[in-house]
Amino acid sequence: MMQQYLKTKEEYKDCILFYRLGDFYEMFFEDAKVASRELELTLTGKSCGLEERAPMCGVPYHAVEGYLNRLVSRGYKVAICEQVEDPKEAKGLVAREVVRIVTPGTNLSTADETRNNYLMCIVCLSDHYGISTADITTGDYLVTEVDSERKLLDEINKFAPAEIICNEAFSMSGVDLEDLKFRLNIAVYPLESWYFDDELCRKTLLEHFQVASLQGLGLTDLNCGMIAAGALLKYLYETQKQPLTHMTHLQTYTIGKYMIIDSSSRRNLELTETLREKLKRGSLLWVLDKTRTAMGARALRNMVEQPLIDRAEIEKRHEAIAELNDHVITREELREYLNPIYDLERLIGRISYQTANPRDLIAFRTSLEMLPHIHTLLEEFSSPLLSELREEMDVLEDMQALIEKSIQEDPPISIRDGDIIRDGYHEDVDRYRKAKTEGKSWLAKLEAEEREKTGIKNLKIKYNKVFGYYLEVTNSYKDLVPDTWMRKQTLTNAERYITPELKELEDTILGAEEKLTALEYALFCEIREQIASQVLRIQRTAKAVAMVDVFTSLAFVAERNRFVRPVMNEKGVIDIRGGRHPVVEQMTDNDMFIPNDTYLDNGSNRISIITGPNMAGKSTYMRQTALIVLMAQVGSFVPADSARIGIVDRIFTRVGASDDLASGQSTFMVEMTEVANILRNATSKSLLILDEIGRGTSTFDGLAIAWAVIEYISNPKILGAKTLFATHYHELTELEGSLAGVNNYCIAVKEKGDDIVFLRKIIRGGADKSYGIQVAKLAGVPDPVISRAKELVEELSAADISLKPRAVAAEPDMEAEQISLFDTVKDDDIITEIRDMDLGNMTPLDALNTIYRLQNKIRNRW
Ligand SMILES: Nc1ncnc2c1ncn2[C@@H]1O[C@H](COP(=O)(O)OP(=O)(O)OP(=O)(O)O)[C@@H](O)[C@H]1O
Repeated sequence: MMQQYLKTKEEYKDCILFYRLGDFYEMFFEDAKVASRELELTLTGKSCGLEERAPMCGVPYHAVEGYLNRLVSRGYKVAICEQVEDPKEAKGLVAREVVRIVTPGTNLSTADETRNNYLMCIVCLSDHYGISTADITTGDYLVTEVDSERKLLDEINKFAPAEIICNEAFSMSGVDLEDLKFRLNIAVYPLESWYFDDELCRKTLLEHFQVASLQGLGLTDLNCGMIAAGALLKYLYETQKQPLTHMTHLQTYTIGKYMIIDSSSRRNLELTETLREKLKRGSLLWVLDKTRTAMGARALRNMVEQPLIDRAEIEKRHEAIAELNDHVITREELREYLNPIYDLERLIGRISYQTANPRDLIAFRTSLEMLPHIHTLLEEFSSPLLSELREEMDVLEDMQALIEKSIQEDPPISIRDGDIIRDGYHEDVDRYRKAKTEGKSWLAKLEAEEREKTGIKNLKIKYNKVFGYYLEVTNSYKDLVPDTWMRKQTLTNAERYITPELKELEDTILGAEEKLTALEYALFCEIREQIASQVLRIQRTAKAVAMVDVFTSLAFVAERNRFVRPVMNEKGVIDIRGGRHPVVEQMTDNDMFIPNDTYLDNGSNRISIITGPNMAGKSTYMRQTALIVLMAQVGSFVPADSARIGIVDRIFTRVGASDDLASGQSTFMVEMTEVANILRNATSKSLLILDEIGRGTSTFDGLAIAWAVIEYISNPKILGAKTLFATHYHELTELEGSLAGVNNYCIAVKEKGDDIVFLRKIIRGGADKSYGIQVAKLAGVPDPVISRAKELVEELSAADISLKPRAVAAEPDMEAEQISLFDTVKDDDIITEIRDMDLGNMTPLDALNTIYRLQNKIRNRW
């Protein structure tokens, strides 16, 4: 046995081998040491012909799921080695085979069913990346190509896969693998190069989809993508050892279809989880997700992760929600019918995988029962999206009828112990079942008949292990025994006989149980296969049901939270009246959230500089604007009195200062890297949310950087993106009037003696004070510190250090401009150097660095 073990282990060196021994999966040697440590199992030993006993530990087979999940979630791969023949029938050692390799991205039983468990394959060829993503629990399978590392990282962040498989070139690229592993908890496995062989990938895809050319799969122009999709499929075949019949469709997509949100903006905006605790509660998804099914929850999460940029598509979604809210009663009826629907996508996955049990089929059937109702209710709607969903939906009556007539109402989980098939479905099942239960009365009947026929008054049918059933006749009646009876045994005072009839009855009774369970198992598998053959119809219906769930949920949330339908435009005007933060308003007691307006356009209202004391609500206001735009583009209604939303191509946020100790960067470095990323990648159609840029360094440097950044963004020839910029540097309010498109706003507060009252209302104009000391007092900082701070503020205010904005005309020309940034500085050499600076020709980061260097020079001299 140990030899068999070692041979198998040799083939699966990179896996922990779960080796089936009776009712346990055992691990040996190094695997045992790792597993005992990770799973807190007792390490024992087994003599194995070597000098030392082999370290060994094991887990019971019926509880294997939990142990598997723990190992896999920690990035291990586990190979499951099963006994593939009945130990009773085995001659010698029981044959064993690895039947599946479980990896983080191919785990079939993940804990959170409201999110997909993605496996991503990345192929890096020169400066191109092919990305293929699949969820084997649902059969989702996608492919795309991108041309930069940043876009690749955006895709990784969007899907947040559990596992990435990649070619060597990717693991050697500049992507920070440690960050993927530790921050995003993604297992990264580079694969051997043969996986990425063009021809192999092509063949794998063509064979799987049974098509003659890649054209049919939409892969003609995606060579890199084709390799990623092919390698991913090959990897799935290698690990799942399955025909993967539920992977029926490869969806190609282009990232240009969706709004780009980089990873830090995703985190900052708390789209699907909160920044600190990583909880769904407190995120945008938490507010929006009132779906009734796991499929709907997953679909909604995917939508929130990928807002659209096509106006027609966005408006189609809005129209569906509007129509659902015009028919509230029907909408609620739909939600009622959605409620009992199980996870059809994962059920059909299990059915195709042949791991579905009888109870899964019952769950499947009860779900299907809801479909005709949903289909009928959808007839009330005429909006294009809801009509399409109705058409996509197949009520699957044949599947429902098949399970209804074949599977018992309350079957066991096990498929090997019988009691699965309904009476009347199969003649033999009925016969065996009858034999099992009615065997005794049949024997009694036969006994009575024979007694009657022969006249042997004390005739008895008895049973023993050697002869089975027999007829026993005492010596006194021996003469009445018919010739046809066969004598089996002679006792002192009795004879034992058998008859063909009795033997047949015996066969029926004794074989019934065994035959019944075997037949029930075979029939169950047959029914399961019959359903699996309809995987396409079922998957399409499941997707439609998921979307009905998503839109009824969005409509319900819109109504309950008083959201309005946004009016979309492509002119770049964002005009929100009475906007609210969708999450903060839920957390604020007694409807005390104060609504605020936002107006941004591509002309004179491009940049809002927002000042106001700490705690006033600046961050909330800016995030609310970003979230309202994002929600509108997801297709949802928005928290406002009215909203006109100019579609944006990207949202960038730079919010607060967060340490990134994991990657070994300082707070300020992280901040500047993010600023650099924004300035390089934003376009005039982007929305930027910049909160306290420059806070992480000295006041003077920080102010200078913030100032230069605003100058850069405001220039329509360079960037001209719509921006909300919150700051405590009141000096920046001087930019209004001198830089085109820049306006000052502040969040109002009322002074009450030494204290302040937050009004949370945004108004035109700049704040003149920061009230930092009042807020510190509110927070309970001791009095002596507060009064000393007040003294110091007065001293510092006396030393006036001011910057002057660059004189920028309405249409500024960066190259021709004269720099007047620091004309309060009297040192001529520095002024000359500044004048000679050619900011227009520098990259943003170089410009910042140059400014930074000059700042130091000035500061040192002062
Ligand atoms: N419009 C509003 N209505 C009611 N409460 C609000 C509103 N805006 C913000 N708040 C509350 O005020 C708190 C502080 O808001 P926020 O963090 O946005 O302030 P801030 O001005 O960004 O502060 P800081 O400058 O210290 O970062 C929030 O936690 C929220 O509960």
